[in-house]
Amino acid sequence: MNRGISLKVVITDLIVEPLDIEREVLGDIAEVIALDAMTESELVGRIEDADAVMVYHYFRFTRSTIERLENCKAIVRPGVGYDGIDIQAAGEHGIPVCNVPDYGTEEVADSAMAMALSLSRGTHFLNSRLRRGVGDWNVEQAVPIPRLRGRQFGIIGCGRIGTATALRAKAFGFDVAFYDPYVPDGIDKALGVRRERSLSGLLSSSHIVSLHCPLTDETRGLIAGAEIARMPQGSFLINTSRGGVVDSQAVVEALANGQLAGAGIDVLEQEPPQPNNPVVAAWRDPAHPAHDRLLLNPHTAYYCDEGCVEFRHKGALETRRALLGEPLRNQVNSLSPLESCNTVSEI
Ligand SMILES: NC(=O)c1ccc[n+]([C@@H]2O[C@H](COP(=O)([O-])OP(=O)(O)OC[C@H]3O[C@@H](n4cnc5c(N)ncnc54)[C@H](O)[C@@H]3O)[C@@H](O)[C@H]2O)c1
Ligand SMILES: O=C(O)[C@H](O)CO
Repeated sequence: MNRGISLKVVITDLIVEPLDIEREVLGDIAEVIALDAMTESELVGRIEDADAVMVYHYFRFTRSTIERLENCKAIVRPGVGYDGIDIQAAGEHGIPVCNVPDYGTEEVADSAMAMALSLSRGTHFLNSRLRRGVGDWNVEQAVPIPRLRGRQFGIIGCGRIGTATALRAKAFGFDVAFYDPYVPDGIDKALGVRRERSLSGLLSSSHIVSLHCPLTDETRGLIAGAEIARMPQGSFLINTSRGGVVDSQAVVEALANGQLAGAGIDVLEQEPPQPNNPVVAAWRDPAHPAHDRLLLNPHTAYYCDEGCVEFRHKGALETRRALLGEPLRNQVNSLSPLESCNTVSEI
């Protein structure tokens, strides 16, 4: 039924024309506009009358942006992490914030394992050196490569992605342990993994640490110099969660002095990053002692062709519900970490 197009949905960033998926779901009730904006100033005069906004990837929805929204029935984040949206400000303005919590769980877990295995098997290090013409075919002199079976794979944040990663690590023969203060008792037994009650306990016993917690006030800077120093010499750090969870400078220093043997980084504090970001600078500079030990991806852990269609479709459906005043499925404004980890999209 064509209800008459009187509403306006603004997509702030990333997704550009033809907006086929969004228009298929929303086109009968709303005009859909994509701005491809990176900064707040690019939105001036363009979002004030929006009936809903969708925030795809990079754009940060600050209090001042939210305060411009006069009509908005929802801010929809067609993705998992909603740390870029000031949910408190949205709540104070009576605007629900919704995410799509479950489109790319397997892909992020695959990406974390891909980085962990490439680094800990020496593949990345050897390939990088060989490409630069450093060293020869004698692997024994290049880098220590201890057997992985039986070593501890430590997971921080045992929600959807942490769980999917734990199951993969188990299949590779790791002893798997996790630290997550919010998941209920019994998850460890159900997964056949060990629960570590303290962060320092997990860090000090893990050969590989993989981060899967959200970026919150509590997790910002969770892994800095002191935490990395607790990890065994020559261990590995994988971050597919959010850049702000880790101190980039501390990671680069630990790679340079050998405390970390490798780091797999999918996410940075600022994206796209500035060239002077310590990780980016070390990764670019072949003379930097951390260069060969750094695997850097441009925030693509989630990506697969099918997943991209899913999150756009689910995000558009949630936006449609908001516009029609129907119950929302994935409102996150008032979720605690425990509720958040138990949220399952029913879309
Ligand atoms: N790189 C990517 O492409 C990509 C894609 C999707 C999600 N992510 C990130 O991964 C995060 C996790 O996604 P998910 O679907 O597994 O979320 P989730 O909500 O299912 O799981 C997060 C887990 O972290 C735990 N947690 C919260 N605070 C913690 C703390 N202080 N210490 C340890 N654990 C803590 C929660 O209890 C929860 O179990 C997202 O918040 C997002 O930032 C990244
Ligand atoms: O949170 C997510 O869904 C991914 O990081 C992509 O933004």
